[in-house]
Amino acid sequence: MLLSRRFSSALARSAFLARCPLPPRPAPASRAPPRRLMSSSSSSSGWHHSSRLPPPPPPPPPSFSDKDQLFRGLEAALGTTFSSEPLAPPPEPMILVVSGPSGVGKDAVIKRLQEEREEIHFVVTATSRAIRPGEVDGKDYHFVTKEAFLTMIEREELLEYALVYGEYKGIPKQQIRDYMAKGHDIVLRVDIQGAATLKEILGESAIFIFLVAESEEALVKRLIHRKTETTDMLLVRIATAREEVRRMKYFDYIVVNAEGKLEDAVKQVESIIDAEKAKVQKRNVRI
Ligand SMILES: Nc1ncnc2c1ncn2[C@@H]1O[C@H](COP(=O)(O)OP(=O)(O)OP(=O)(O)O)[C@@H](O)[C@H]1O
Ligand SMILES: Nc1nc2c(ncn2[C@@H]2O[C@H](COP(=O)(O)O)[C@@H](O)[C@H]2O)c(=O)[nH]1
Repeated sequence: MLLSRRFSSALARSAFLARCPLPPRPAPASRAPPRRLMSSSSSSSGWHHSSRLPPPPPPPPPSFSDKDQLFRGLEAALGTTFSSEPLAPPPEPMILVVSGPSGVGKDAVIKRLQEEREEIHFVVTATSRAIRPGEVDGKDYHFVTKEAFLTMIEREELLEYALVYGEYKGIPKQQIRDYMAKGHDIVLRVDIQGAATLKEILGESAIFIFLVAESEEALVKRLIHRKTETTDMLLVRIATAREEVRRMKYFDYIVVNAEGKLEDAVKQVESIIDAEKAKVQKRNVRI
């Protein structure tokens, strides 16, 4: 039974080949003369060739029509057409948590990242803090009253929230769901305590990046240069930063945002995203 099936499929194949012959094989290269081996007495290590023969020339590349014919011939021989559907599954949307001390450049890195990668959605968090000159409501934060923020907490609308330097900050859940449903990758920007809370909630399903300056000195200069803090507030942020850098080890990645090297930091974050997208064991996000 098995034999007769093999025979009939071989018959079918030969019938096909008669109708649609495969392109002729290139003529074999002229046979190389047998290689002579050195005697062991003439060589300390043994098996060496006495003369180095040049490798046979590669077969000439088939012409376009040959390739096309070969392709169709292979399809017919296999009895199926070759699909042009992508072989790799489409990448799942991911959540990236960018954290680090105040003034390290989280906002600056994320802004450049968004310019480079349109598919990334930066989640605009809600805050009870007063708007600063130059900030835009709905772009930098959703600026809300303390009462409105407390209502959001009560209604469980926030994935994470915290009191940061005396003001409420929190991540609206719905924004993440809406954008992930549209296939966007998500970037969350939080302080270190926020990253710790998110690690508890999201676990291994998100990627945690700790952004750090090249030195404490550089970080302090950057904060001073931004001119957004009073001296008292600067002292609080610097003292907090000293504690925060100790938490670096709990993150998945550390990215150094060195003075004048913003582009390098952005590129590194992009490489992390690309590597994570190429992982076989994907992070499965459920919020
Ligand atoms: N690589 C860099 N080199 C020089 N200046 C930088 C670099 N990255 C960011 N900055 C500047 O440092 C200052 C702080 O950056 P940014 O506001 O993005 O920090 P942040 O981490 O978001 O701070 P916060 O947590 O307080 O919101 C800004 O003036 C920004 O333009
Ligand atoms: N835990 C959270 N931290 C947040 C959130 N949104 C922003 N932040 C962080 O707050 C500090 C201070 O910000 P600033 O704008 O007042 O200077 C900074 O580190 C932000 O990353 C949040 O939703 N949760």
